[in-house]
Amino acid sequence: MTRIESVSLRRVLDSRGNPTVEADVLTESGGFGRAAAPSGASTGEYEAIELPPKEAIAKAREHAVPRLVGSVHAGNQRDVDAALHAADGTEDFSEIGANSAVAISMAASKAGADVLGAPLFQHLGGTFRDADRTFPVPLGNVVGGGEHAADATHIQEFLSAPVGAPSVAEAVFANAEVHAAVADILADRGIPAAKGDEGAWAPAVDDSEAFDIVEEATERVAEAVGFEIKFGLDVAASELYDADAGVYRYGDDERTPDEQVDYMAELVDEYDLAYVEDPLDEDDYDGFAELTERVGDRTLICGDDLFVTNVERLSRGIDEGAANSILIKPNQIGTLSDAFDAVELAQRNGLDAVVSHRSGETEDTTIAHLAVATDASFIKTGTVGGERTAKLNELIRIAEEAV
Ligand SMILES: O=C(O)[C@@H](CO)OP(=O)(O)O
Ligand SMILES: [Mg+2]
Repeated sequence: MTRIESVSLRRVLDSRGNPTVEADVLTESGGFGRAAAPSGASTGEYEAIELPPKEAIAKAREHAVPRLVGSVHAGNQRDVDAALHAADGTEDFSEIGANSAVAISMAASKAGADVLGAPLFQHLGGTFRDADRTFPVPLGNVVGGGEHAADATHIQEFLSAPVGAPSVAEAVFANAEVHAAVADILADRGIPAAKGDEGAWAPAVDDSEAFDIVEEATERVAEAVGFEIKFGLDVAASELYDADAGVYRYGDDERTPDEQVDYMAELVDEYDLAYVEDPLDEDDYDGFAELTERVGDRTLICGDDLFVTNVERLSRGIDEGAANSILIKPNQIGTLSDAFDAVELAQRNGLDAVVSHRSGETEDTTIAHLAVATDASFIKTGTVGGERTAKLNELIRIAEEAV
């Protein structure tokens, strides 16, 4: 019933104004799914390969579409994703492009859900998934720089984490209030700020001042809403690391890898950080392990560029104790099945899963469903801006089972 009848691919715009791949999957029984690939700016070296959209579409039409149409059932995600792998034939989707692969994979999942008449989170997570009982806490990017904004902070993202929120809706609104409080504090201090790629404020301040501002903003909003709001970071340290010199560069300041571990551990204690993503370079499993050993009992040390949603890199990380959580980005690995495998391996080994957007996004809401389906602890998907609120508002609907 869910056999795929057609797959259409086109270029659409992402939030940075770049073209990206969108896929429509139609089943023989009339089920329909549409999804679009996001795109990173601070991409990990070991991510699956994103091809220029025109090329990705041409290659997918040539190799993947004929394998899917008339033979694979959209409701069977493993078969869809196996066909994509077979069509590509490489380890990193460099033949058809991870952007084509992930768009088709996600669109097929939606077509499968549509045939069942089930919400996507339930199709992906199983019928016993109860979106009301536990929900992923949204990490809201409120101040940032790095690769997402020029002349702003060195640390890429300062993330509001409303860990005490009683509902997903209240968590989403709290993050928006923190975003607004940051604007007020910046205005009070006479600091102008544009927004970065993900909608976070991107003021030209030192990282130390950004800590001060975000701490004040989260405390202010926590007091007003009456529940705990912590904050966290995506350091995106691979972008700061100068491998030739063997140092992390924060503008004119530099830190050796040992000093970087100390600095991160100090920040965790000074600001009671809930979450630290990519505190070290993507090749530094040892540094990750040392930091996790030191502070992993009181914060999440999350591997993004370190793991790139890849079970092989994650297995090594688990063996070496390199982190206690993994960032899950379907386009880093190319299919939903691969992303699920990474979540399962992580959770079986006691690591938390954190589902994430990319800095270049579309209105696609798949990751909101993925986060609920996998029982992820957190979802990182911005705070404001249409491509971010698309996911946040979908989370609110999911919690109400109004999808
Ligand atoms: O580093 C990250 O976690 C992401 C999303 O915030 O950024 P990008 O998509 O640019 O890799
Ligand atoms: Mg990251």
